Amino acid sequence: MFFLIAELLLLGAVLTFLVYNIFLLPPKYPTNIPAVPFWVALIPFFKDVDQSDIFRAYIEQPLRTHGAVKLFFAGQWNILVHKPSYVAEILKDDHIYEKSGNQKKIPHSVLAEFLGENIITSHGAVWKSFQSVVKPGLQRKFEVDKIASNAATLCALFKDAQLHAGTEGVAVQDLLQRYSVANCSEVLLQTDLGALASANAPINVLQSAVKREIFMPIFMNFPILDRFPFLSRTRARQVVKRFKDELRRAVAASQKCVSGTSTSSDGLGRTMLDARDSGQWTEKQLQDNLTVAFVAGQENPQLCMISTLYLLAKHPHAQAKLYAELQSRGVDPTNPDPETLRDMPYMTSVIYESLRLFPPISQLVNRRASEDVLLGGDIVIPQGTYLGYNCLSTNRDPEAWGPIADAFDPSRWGKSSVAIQKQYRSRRAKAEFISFHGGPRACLGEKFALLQMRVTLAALVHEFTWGLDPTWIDRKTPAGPLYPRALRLVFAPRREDS
Ligand code: HEM
Repeated sequence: MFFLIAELLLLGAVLTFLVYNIFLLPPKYPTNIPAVPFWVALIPFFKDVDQSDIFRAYIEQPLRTHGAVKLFFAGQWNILVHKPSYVAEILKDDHIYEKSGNQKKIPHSVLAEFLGENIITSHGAVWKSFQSVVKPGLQRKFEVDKIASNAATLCALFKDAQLHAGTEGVAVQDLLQRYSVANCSEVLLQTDLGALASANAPINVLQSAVKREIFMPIFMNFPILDRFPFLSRTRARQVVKRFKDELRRAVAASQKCVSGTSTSSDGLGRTMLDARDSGQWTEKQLQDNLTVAFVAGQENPQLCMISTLYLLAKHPHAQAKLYAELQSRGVDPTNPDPETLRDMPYMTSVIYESLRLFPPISQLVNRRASEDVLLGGDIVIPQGTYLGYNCLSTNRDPEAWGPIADAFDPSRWGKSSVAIQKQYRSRRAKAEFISFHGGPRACLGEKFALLQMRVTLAALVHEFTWGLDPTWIDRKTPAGPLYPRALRLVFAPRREDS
C-alpha cells in the first residue's frame, strides 16, 4: 500500500512537472518582455469576473510598460502587442506576420469546425480567392430603406418590451441580436431569416445555442479538451452543423426566389453561391465563408450597438446633442439620406468614440511569424510564434490619447466632418485606433457597419431617451468579446406622440 501511494505521488509529480514545463512555463524568447502568469487565464473558471478588471489588475501595466507581453491564451503561449508602432508593423507586414486562424492553430476544435478556413483566417492565394468574391459584395451600395424599416421594428419591439417591463429595465441584447441578424441576412446576404419577426425563428435559436457552446471559457482556454468525446462537445459539434446547414439552405433558397433581380446580382449571398457553382470555391469554402460573413456581419455590429447604447445611457447630454443634430439636419429616420447621416459630425464622433472605448473584437491572436523577426527593432520573435493585439489597450493608450484616454469624450475626434475624418485616417494609419485593424487585412464590412450604426442611432434617438436600469450591475463579460453584460435599459418616449 505504501509503495502504491508513493508511486501515485511520484506519477502525479512527474505529470505536473511535464504539464508545467510543456504547456504552462512561459517560453524563453523573446527575453525582453514579461509574461503574464498563466493562471490569469484561469480566473474566469473560478470567479464571476469582469474581464476589464482582470485586464487592469494583471495585464495593463506590463503590457503598456513593455509594449508587448507573453500571454497564455487558448492553450498556448502567445505574444500580445499593445504599442501602436508594433501593431502597425504587424498589420502592414502581413507576409511576415501571417494570418493563421483556428483552422491551423487548433484544427480539432469546435471553433475551427464552426468557422473553418475563411476570408478572415486564411492567407495567400486562398485568401485572394475569398477576397475577390467577398469584397465586391461588401463594398456595394446598400439598401438603406431596409435597415431603416428594421430599425423602426426594433423601436416598436423596445417600446413593447418597456410596456411589459413597467418601471424596470429592458434586456436589450436579444433584441439587438435579432435586429443585427435581420440587417446582415437581409441586406448583405439577401435572405430573410425571420429573425426580427419571431424570437423563435430557427436561426435565432441555433445562433444562441452556438454562442453558448463556443464561448464556454474552459474550452476557449483549453481547446485541447475538444479532442475528448465529452457529451458537451458532441452536442456542440451537432449544433454547429445544424447552424451551418440552416444558413446555407436559407441563403440558397432565397437566391432561387430572387435570382435575376438587380438587387441580388451583386449581393454577397449571390456572389458566394456563384463562386461555388463556377468551381472557384468548394462546397466547404462556401459554407465556411457564409458562416463567417454571418458571424462578423452581425455579431460585431451587435456588440457595437450594445456598447454605444450603454455609453449613451451613461451620458444623457450626448443623447440630447445627437437629437439636436438630427433635428437641425431634418433627418427622417424612416427614410434617411445616407449622405446626410454621414455628414453629421457629432453622430460620427459618438460612434468612433464608442468603437475606440469598446472595440467589439477586443483581443485577437491570429497571426504567426513566418520567420525569425525583430519586431520594432526591439523584440526577437522566433519563427512560428503566435501574435495578437489587445485593441482595448491600444485604443486607450494614454501616450496616444492623453490622460483622459479612458473617458467617453466624442469631442476629441474634432468638430467638422472633415476634421473628424482626417483624424480617423491618421489614427488608423498610426495604429492608435485599431477597432477595424488595418493594412491589407483591414475589415471589409466597415462601410456597412457604420451605415447601420448611423441609421440605428437616428431611429432610436428620434424615438426614445434611455438610461441604465438602476438595479443592473455595471460589469463587462467575463471572457471572449468584451461588452456590458446582460445590459438592461429603461426607455422613455422622447415625444408625447411616440
Ligand atoms: C463594428 C463592426 C465591426 C468591427 C469592429 C469589425 C472588426 C474587424 C476586425 C478587427 C477585423 C480584422 C480581423 C483579423 O485581423 O483577423 C475584421 C475583418 C473583417 N471583417 Fe469586420 N468588423 C465589423 C463589422 C463587419 C461586418 C458588418 C462585416 C460584414 C460581413 C465584416 C466583415 C469582415 C471581413 C470579411 C473581414 C476580413 C478582411 C480580410 O481579411 O480580408 N466586418 N473586422
